[in-house]
Amino acid sequence: MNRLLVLVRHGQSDWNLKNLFTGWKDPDLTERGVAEAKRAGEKLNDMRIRFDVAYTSVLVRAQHTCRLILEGIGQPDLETICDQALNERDYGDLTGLNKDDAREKFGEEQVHIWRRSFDIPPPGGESLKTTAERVLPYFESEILPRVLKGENVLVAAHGNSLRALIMELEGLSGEEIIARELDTGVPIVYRLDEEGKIVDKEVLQD
Ligand SMILES: O=C(O)[C@@H](CO)OP(=O)(O)O
Repeated sequence: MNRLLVLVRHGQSDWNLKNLFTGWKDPDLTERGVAEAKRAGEKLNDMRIRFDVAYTSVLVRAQHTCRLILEGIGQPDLETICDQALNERDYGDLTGLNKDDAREKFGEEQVHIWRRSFDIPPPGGESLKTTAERVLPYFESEILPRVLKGENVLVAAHGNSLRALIMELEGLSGEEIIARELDTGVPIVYRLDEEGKIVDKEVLQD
């Protein structure tokens, strides 16, 4: 039985390009982001991977990435479930600020704490810990049961909602996961056993 779980961070968005804190704001992909998503589809197609269902957030950049991947593997009409539980972490009051301007205003260290501490939230926003507290129950009740049934599942989401998932899947500590940077548009292919433990993992880097 296959039981593949493929995680992919959306391609470059317009706000990634402009270096802005994005969170729940809803910019679309840039041209480069579109190319990254298409490339992700090509790589999965080269591996002859086909999915039974796809999950994505309610944000355009993740949905667009998902659609381009599904088109690339010849499954444009696949069942696709969009849920807010998979959204990027809410960046609160930092949303829309330029990351370099924020470093100048609040200091390098403070901005790093907001971006990469496990449980210290940015003002008015979510920490990775609170993000995980909404991502993981959704994963466990909706996504994992389908993988365990033997289905191949695609999840196209965001840097921090995927960090929450990877932390759980790979059994990482808060400290370990915050050090993990996810490239845009690079699929991570997990093969899971009947209990949901990882059998192997392949990162489809160029
Ligand atoms: O701006 C954001 O929403 C995220 C992802 O691009 O940024 P960070 O790398 O700080 O988590």
